[in-house]
Amino acid sequence: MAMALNDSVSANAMTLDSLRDSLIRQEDTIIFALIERARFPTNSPAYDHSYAKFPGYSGSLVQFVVRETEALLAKAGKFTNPEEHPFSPNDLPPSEAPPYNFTKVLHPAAASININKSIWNMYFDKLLALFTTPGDDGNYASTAASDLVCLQALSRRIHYGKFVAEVKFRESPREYEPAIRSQDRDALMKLLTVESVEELVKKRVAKKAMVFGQEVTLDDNNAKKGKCKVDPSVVSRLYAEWVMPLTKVVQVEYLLRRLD
Ligand SMILES: C=C(O[C@@H]1C=C(C(=O)O)C=C[C@H]1O)C(=O)O
Repeated sequence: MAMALNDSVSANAMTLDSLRDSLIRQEDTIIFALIERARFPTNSPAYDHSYAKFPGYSGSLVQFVVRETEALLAKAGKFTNPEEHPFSPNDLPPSEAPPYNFTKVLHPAAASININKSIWNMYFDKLLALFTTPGDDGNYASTAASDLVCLQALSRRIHYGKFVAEVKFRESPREYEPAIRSQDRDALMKLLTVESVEELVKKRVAKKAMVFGQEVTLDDNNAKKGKCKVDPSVVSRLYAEWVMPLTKVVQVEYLLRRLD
C-alpha cells in the first residue's frame, strides 16, 4: 500500500519498493488528471498573453489562475510539505497554518531543487497538443484549473525523485560517494538508472490509460470499442520522454548536493 511520506511509520520503513508503490499510485492520479483536461478542447486563449488583462497582473489567464491558486494554497500551508513544489515560487505568501512536523527524510539541500519551469514548458509546449483536440469552447478558467491539476500531479511525481535518490544513496553510499565527490553527473545518471523498471512503467501506464479511458457500459454486447479518452501511446510517450527523464534529473540534482 502506498503511504504518504509524512507518515512517521513510512518514513522509518521507507524503501525503494515503498517509493515505487507510491509512484505507481501517482500514475493513476496523472492519467485521471489528463482525462479530465481532455474533456475541454485546447482553448488557446487561456495561454495567450494578449487575451485578457487582470488588474495588477500581466500574463496569460493560466498564469493568473496558477499564481492566485498557489497563493491561496501557500497561505493554507501546502508548500510546507517537502513533497510539494510551487510553479510560482517568487510570488508566494507565507503559510498561515499551524506548522506540522513533517518527518525529515531529505538532506536540507533538497529545498533548493525545483524544476517546475521545465515541467511547465514541457506541458504547454509539447504535451498539451498531443492529448487535447483543437477548438475553443470558452471554458478558459475551468481549463486552466484542469491544467493546474495536471501540472501539480506531474510535479509531485517528478520531484519524488528526491526521495528515490535518498533511498538509493542510503542503500549503497559507497557506490555513490565517489561520483558525488567528483560531481560527475553522467556517472550518477548511470548508477541510478534501472532500465528494466523503466520498461515496465512505460507498458503499465499505457495499459492504465486504456483501462481508465474506456467508456463503461452495463451492456457488454453494446460496449463501444471506441477511442480511449486519452491515447495510451501519448501517456507512454509522456513517461518515456519527459516524466522519467525529469525524475532522473531531480535525482541527479539531489545527489550532487547530498554530501554538502
Ligand atoms: C524512480 C526510479 O529511478 C529511475 C527512474 C524511473 C522512473 O522515473 O520511473 C525508473 C527507473 C529508474 O531508471 C526507480 O528506480 O524507481
